[in-house]
Amino acid sequence: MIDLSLRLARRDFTLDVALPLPMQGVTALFGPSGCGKTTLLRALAGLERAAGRVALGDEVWQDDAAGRFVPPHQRSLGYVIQESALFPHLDVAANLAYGRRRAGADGARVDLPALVDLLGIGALMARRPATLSGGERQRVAIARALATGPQLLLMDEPLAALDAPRKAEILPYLERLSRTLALPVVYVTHAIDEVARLADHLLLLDAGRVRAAGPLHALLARPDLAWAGPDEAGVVIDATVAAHDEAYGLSQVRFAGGTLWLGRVAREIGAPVRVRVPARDVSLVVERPARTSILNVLPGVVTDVHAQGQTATVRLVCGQSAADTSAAPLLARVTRRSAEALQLHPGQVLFAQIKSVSLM
Ligand SMILES: Nc1ncnc2c1ncn2[C@@H]1O[C@H](COP(=O)(O)OP(=O)(O)OP(=O)(O)O)[C@@H](O)[C@H]1O
Repeated sequence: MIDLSLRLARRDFTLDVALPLPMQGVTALFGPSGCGKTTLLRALAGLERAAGRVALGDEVWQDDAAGRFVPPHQRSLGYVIQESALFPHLDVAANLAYGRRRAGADGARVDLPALVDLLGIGALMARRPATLSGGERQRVAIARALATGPQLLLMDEPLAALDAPRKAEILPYLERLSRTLALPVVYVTHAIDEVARLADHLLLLDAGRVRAAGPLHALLARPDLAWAGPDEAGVVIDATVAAHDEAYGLSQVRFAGGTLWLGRVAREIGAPVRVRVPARDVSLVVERPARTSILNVLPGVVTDVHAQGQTATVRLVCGQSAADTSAAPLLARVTRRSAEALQLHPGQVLFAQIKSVSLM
């Protein structure tokens, strides 16, 4: 457990956060601009002097009550920012070697060739940073941060400076990284697609305070958290590939709530996949539609209706039957008028028509 209790007051802003963060997986720090994400990350690293306590398991980095404050360079952490600085006069190999040397004994633990392989930078070893693309540079920066053998990896919008194609190129590496390495990652981002793809846990900040925190799936399925903007609400679902339909270029995936069709995915039957269902692409019907162009229609039971302004976000659980308790949640975004016309209420049985499902 990462034990965090930090308070920092600025003129118009106060960071006040106290909660445990998990020691495994990727925790995404999410929230509107200026809510304190970078400040929290820097305070965690000791780069910003907040009051309170920071402990990584048994290792106490800050404890004001005991007069303890470990300076940032003595904390075993990697820190990757938007445009990480590499040594321009050193090639990639020498940049990595520097990271490793800096770590001393910790660095000796690191399997550098495995790291190079994981980030796909083997072919870049003799290149100078100025000759690398933005995405390649970030991959090297991540490798260098990890070459120090850190116990915690902090990433502050590592993809924000990249255009969409570069971002798409680097995301699979980050995904592999988070699945392969056994170290906790705290990842600041504005982008819901990065959250949906990479995160295991979510910490939602609002004006310096924790608005919500918990496992990704549960938090994304909360209808009251319209935090990501109305178009960004939606759940992510862990599923496995169940079938391919080559003739129509489709794949079917199975999850706790049933099955879904989506565009052909290049994965074998049985492979685990994470898919995203945006709330705006889910509509609700009271009776099972007899003839519809929508491929995915799932029965579900309403658990929550959260109206705000002219829209309502509806949480429902889908299963093969209404009594199926292992069922998975979905969010649907409908107009408030429709919510009233259909008299949506908890316990109601209906059907979700899902217009789009995308592979993460
Ligand atoms: N060095 C600083 N001096 C004074 N105020 C600062 C400083 N850095 C940030 N702030 C203020 O502290 C608050 C939190 O800023 P912070 O950068 O942590 O937010 P953020 O959530 O990371 O924002 P963004 O998503 O825009 O990067 C903001 O009100 C910001 O204006």
